This record gives sequence, C-alpha cells and structure tokens, in this order.
Amino acid sequence: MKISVIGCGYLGAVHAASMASLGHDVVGIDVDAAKIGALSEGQAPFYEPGLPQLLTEGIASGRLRFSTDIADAAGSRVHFVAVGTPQMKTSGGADLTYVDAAFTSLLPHVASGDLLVGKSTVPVGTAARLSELVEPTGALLAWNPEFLREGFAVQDTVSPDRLVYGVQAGQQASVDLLNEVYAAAVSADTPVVVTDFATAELVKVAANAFLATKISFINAMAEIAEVTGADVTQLADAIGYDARIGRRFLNAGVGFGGGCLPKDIRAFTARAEELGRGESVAFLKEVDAINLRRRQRALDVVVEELGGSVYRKKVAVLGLAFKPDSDDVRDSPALDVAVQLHGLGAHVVGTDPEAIPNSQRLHPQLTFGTLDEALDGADAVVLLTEWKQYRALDPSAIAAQVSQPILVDGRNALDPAAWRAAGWTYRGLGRR
Ligand SMILES: NC(=O)c1ccc[n+]([C@@H]2O[C@H](COP(=O)([O-])OP(=O)(O)OC[C@H]3O[C@@H](n4cnc5c(N)ncnc54)[C@H](O)[C@@H]3O)[C@@H](O)[C@H]2O)c1
Ligand SMILES: O=c1ccn([C@@H]2O[C@H](COP(=O)(O)OP(=O)(O)O[C@H]3O[C@H](CO)[C@@H](O)[C@H](O)[C@H]3O)[C@@H](O)[C@H]2O)c(=O)[nH]1
Repeated sequence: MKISVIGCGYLGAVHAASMASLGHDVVGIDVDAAKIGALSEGQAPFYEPGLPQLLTEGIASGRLRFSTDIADAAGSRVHFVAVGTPQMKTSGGADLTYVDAAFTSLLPHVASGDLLVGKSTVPVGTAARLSELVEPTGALLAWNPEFLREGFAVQDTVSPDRLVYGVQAGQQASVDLLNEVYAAAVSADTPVVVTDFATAELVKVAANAFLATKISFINAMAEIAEVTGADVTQLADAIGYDARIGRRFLNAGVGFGGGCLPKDIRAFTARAEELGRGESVAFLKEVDAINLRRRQRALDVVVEELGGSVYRKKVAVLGLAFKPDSDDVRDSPALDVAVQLHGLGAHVVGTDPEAIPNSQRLHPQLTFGTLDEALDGADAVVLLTEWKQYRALDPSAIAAQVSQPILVDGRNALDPAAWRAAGWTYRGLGRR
C-alpha cells in the first residue's frame, strides 16, 4: 500500500522505515530539511537501535523515500500524522500548532477515500475537531495512538503488543485500511481495540499516566525508605512478586523524563481541567511533584557525600539521556541533575554513549568527555542513566582512577555490596 508519514522525528522516522519493512511503499515528509537530508541518505537523525538498517534496506528496495514537500503525500492511500505535541510553557497543555499545521498542509493533497491517521499524542477531543476539517475532502480520519518505547522503537512498531483504532461510528473502511497496513505486523494473538476517537485518545494518555504513577509510587516508597532505613529495591521485588502488581516500572531512582511521560501527564491534567474534571486526575500533579523531588534528592545526596558543598569538586556524571539506548535528552533527569550540580559550582564532566551532542546543544556551559575523562580524578561519581556499560563497570578497576571513591547510584542499578567491597562509599536512592 502507498503510505505517507508526516513528521519524521523519534516516532515518524521509525514508523516510516518500519512500514517500508512491512512491504509498503512509503514517503516520509518533514519540514526539517536537515532531517530529511540525513534520512534520504539512510542516516538516522537520532540514535535508535535497528533504525539505520531499516533505513538502508528501505531506501535500497525503492520502497522508502523522504521529502520536504507535502505535495509528495498525494497518491498515498493512508497518511499518518506523527508531528510533535510539545508542552506549552504557560498552561502545561499540549501545543497543537504542529498537528493543526500538518493537517492544514496535507488536506489539499488527499483524495476522497484516503485515510488520514493521527499518531501524535493529543488531548481528548482533538480528532473530533479535526474530523470537521477532513470531512469536506471525502477522506476518512482515524486516531491510532502509538505505544512504542524509545530504544525498542523498531521492535515495538513491527511487532506491537496491541493496536488501538479510534474511528468514526460505522466507518468500517477505516478499520479495513488499518488492518491492511498492519497485516504483516500482527499475529492472530495481537489485540486490536476498535473504538471511538475519544477512547483512543484517552487510552494513550491513560497508559502514560499509569506508567508515570507506577514510577512515582515506588519513588514515594523510596522517600519513606530513606527516613526509615528500609530498602526500596527489596520492597519493589517483594511487591512485584504479586502478579497483580508486577515488577516492571517499579525501579526507584531519579525518576521519569523524556519527550512523553512528563509532558503527557501535564497535558492530561490541563485537558481534564478544561473539561471541568480537574479533580479526577489531580493526583497526577502529585505524581509530577514526587518525580521532580527525586532529582533534588539525588543532588542532595551528592552534596552530603561531598561534605556539604560541591563547589569546585569534580563530579563525574555517568549518563545524560533520559533512559539507556536513547540519545534523547528531552526533560532528562540526568541532564537536569548535571546542570544543577554545575549551577552549585561543581566541575561536572558528563559522559554518555550517545547523548553528548544533544546535551551540548542544550547546555554548552557543561563539560563533556569520555568515561575516562569523567572518572579521572573525580571527587564523586554519579550514575544517572543506567546504560549497560555503566552497569558493567568494575568498581575495583576504576577505584584508583578517581580522587575519592564515592558513588551515588541515581538509578539503583549497581550492586551495593560489590562497590562497598571494592572500597567505595555507595549511596543509592532509598536503598541501603
Ligand atoms: N517519541 C516517542 O517515543 C513517542 C511515542 C509515542 C507517541 N509519541 C508522540 O508522537 C508525537 C511525535 O513525537 P516525537 O517524539 O516523534 O517528536 P519529534 O519532535 O521527534 O518529531 C516531530 C517531527 O515533526 C516535524 N514537524 C513539525 N511540524 C510539521 C509539519 N507541519 N509537517 C511535517 N513535519 C512537521 C518536526 O520537524 C519533527 O521532525 C508526539 O505527539 C509524541 O507525544 C512519541
Ligand atoms: O521503573 C522505571 C521505568 C522507567 N523509568 C523512567 O521512566 C522514563 C520513561 O521510560 P519509558 O517509558 O521506558 O520510555 P519512553 O520511550 O518515554 O516510553 C513511554 O512514552 C512513550 C511515548 O508516549 C510511550 O509510547 C511508551 O509506551 C512509554 O513507555 C525514563 O526516564 C526511565 O528512566 C523509571 O524511572 N523507572
């Protein structure tokens, strides 16, 4: 099938390349000429495992191309809209400028019977509003929220754990087209939820709100563990054995960041308030507040271990991305803590396998370097993104490299006993 994907960022580029790998004929369109230039040459404009290979294969097969010209969407049967919906500074609500612009620019190029599919995460009510713009063209509209995780984006797209189709009542043609698009991605067991626009939009923000709540729940337990001497990791293991609770997303530490969870809970709160139902999700403000307190807590532990001041102390920050296997630093707890340490006068040397260029662009005032450059002579080492190479560090081997063997494990990802046995002062967050 001929498909266009409007917006080729973390979501859209992966979606376009994955659709081509499923056998479709795809054009990816973006207003960012540099991004389109890189993608056209088979280069991923961001780090995502598996994406470069899909791009190379797709372009070589002739099934994948990229363009800055929205007119190139003409002739596609299905048009995915995957542009950004960032947080508005003032209200915390989602900025729909890009979604509106994408639909406005696309509509003159669609034909009657085409299917327009919203992929972006939007406030409930957006699809219903847009459907009024789409209707005169004779095209169909569906909302098909995306649940991919960065770092696993390709796998999550070509093999989704569920699909959600928000369609207008009675529009079986939309369902049929989406089934055709995803035919090679699903198995007989893949759940497909066919529903209305509002439910589809809400499913997406509810899923992220639940995940954020789970993380803040365990981080709240970490706060209590800190004042009682309990161990939040053991606590998480013990409650996680209950299949009704489950162990996943119960890792306490510096909390959640990225381009989705933080902005989505704020946008959900703002939208619920607009709908006169602010109280229904008022707890999400607490989820947000707990999350942000953990960044401060990590900072406080470093300051405490360095005798009350980090001024002129060298601090090695291991990890800058919001999570491992990503170069994304949007609302990254790691980068935030690094910036705050710098603000307190520490000589911060940040390192990350992939996220240094993005970090440098946002915070040129910080110093970045290799792992060795960060560790050499450090007064404290702070782990903030649990890349596997940092989890595999040998505490004995690097003890001689640092000035003081102080380790603050902001992700509770290392083995305290092993580090202590090698002579380190180990501090986790809510962990003994
Ligand atoms: N990143 C994820 O893991 C993920 C997962 C699920 C859902 N989402 C949602 O998907 C949407 C996109 O997120 P992202 O992380 O890919 O953002 P992003 O900022 O990486 O990408 C957005 C892209 O849209 C482009 N764009 C903006 N206006 C345009 C227009 N009028 N026409 C064509 N292109 C345009 C931008 O240049 C940019 O490349 C958001 O709503 C996000 O919440 C993201
Ligand atoms: O136990 C945990 C699990 C995660 N995190 C943090 O939570 C954040 C988000 O992690 P994750 O959800 O894996 O990353 P994303 O790629 O942002 O994916 C989320 O956001 C996407 C965009 O909406 C959705 O599609 C995904 O389903 C949803 O998991 C990261 O900072 C993690 O470090 C924790 O602190 N503790």
